[in-house]
Amino acid sequence: MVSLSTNPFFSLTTQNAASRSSSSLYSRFAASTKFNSFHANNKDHRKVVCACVAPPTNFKSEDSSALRFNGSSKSEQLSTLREQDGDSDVLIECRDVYKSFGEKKILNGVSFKIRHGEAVGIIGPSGTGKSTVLKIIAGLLIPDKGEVYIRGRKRVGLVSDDELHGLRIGLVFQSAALFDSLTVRENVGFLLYEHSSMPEDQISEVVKETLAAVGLKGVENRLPSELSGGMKKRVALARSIIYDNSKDSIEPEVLLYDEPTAGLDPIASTVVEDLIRSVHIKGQDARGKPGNIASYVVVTHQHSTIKRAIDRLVFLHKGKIVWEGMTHEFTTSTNPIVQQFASGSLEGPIKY
Ligand SMILES: Nc1ncnc2c1ncn2[C@@H]1O[C@H](COP(=O)(O)OP(=O)(O)OP(=O)(O)O)[C@@H](O)[C@H]1O
Repeated sequence: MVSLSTNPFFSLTTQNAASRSSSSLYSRFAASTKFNSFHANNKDHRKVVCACVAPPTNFKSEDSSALRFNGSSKSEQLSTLREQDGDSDVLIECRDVYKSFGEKKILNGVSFKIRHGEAVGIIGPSGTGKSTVLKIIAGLLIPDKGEVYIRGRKRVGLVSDDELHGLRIGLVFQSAALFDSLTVRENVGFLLYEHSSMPEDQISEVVKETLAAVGLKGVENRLPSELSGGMKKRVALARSIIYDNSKDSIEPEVLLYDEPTAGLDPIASTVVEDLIRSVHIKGQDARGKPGNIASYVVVTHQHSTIKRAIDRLVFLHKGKIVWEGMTHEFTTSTNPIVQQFASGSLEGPIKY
């Protein structure tokens, strides 16, 4: 389970944000959160390609240090381009990744690839490290051992987008904490208010359309505290998929979703699952525009989400990938771990 809360994707130009008027959302938000200290540490105002916004609450020091890592020198972040035959479409690769928290070994040699155009699910028992994998991919956590390659370049920490081979990665966290002091409109439109030249009335319109796409109407002026848990989740999702047609530099290319449908009713789950599909480059987004997300990764326990929103699955168990297959193979697999998980049986190799 992730410790951070839902965030907007934030391909962040601190310079842009800082150069806005003092009444900007950024200023209002930063003034009241730990986010401020993060920016204070980023005096070079470099643009972050692979970034996730830490929420104003439960922002843990470990995550904070990972974000601060972004301020380190470029040479520390990227190493030599690794050539690999037949892997030209690989956007993200985890290679033999290890991660422990104190004495607790969580990841124990995780290796897998995400290719361009893929819709990948990470599944596995609770506490097995799925969210940890997402955070490592996003650069919020640094592996103890092993490597993460982004478009063939080894990454340590976050990637700056002045690197040609960078990849904009958005992360939608499991729990839907929004910026409490901002309205739904401001939360969803955060990126556009801060980074685009779109006039306010147009942003409002886009926010409205995007909210309608996740099944929410008439909530623009509400504060997050006035919404149900499921509504907050959908607002957070809207925030992660909103974009400015005239400027694609703020859009993510890969989206990572951590349990996007947990706690939603079945119909709301379907809305979210279809939305996740629709922003994929193969389809059309909920506003009828061509999808712009090259690939996405979903951590989920929900069967409906696996069936509806995912093409390929990787199964994480005891810190390793123990099975990979297409979604339709999940229920017919002869792997006893997968069989037990798919059936929910108490008998089998997975013990609680
Ligand atoms: N920052 C952290 N500090 C200490 N322990 C952590 C931290 N983050 C995760 N863990 C621990 O690592 C283990 C894996 O957590 P993680 O959230 O990645 O699991 P998960 O597979 O996503 O679980 P779930 O399916 O329940 O959401 C858990 O035991 C968790 O308590």
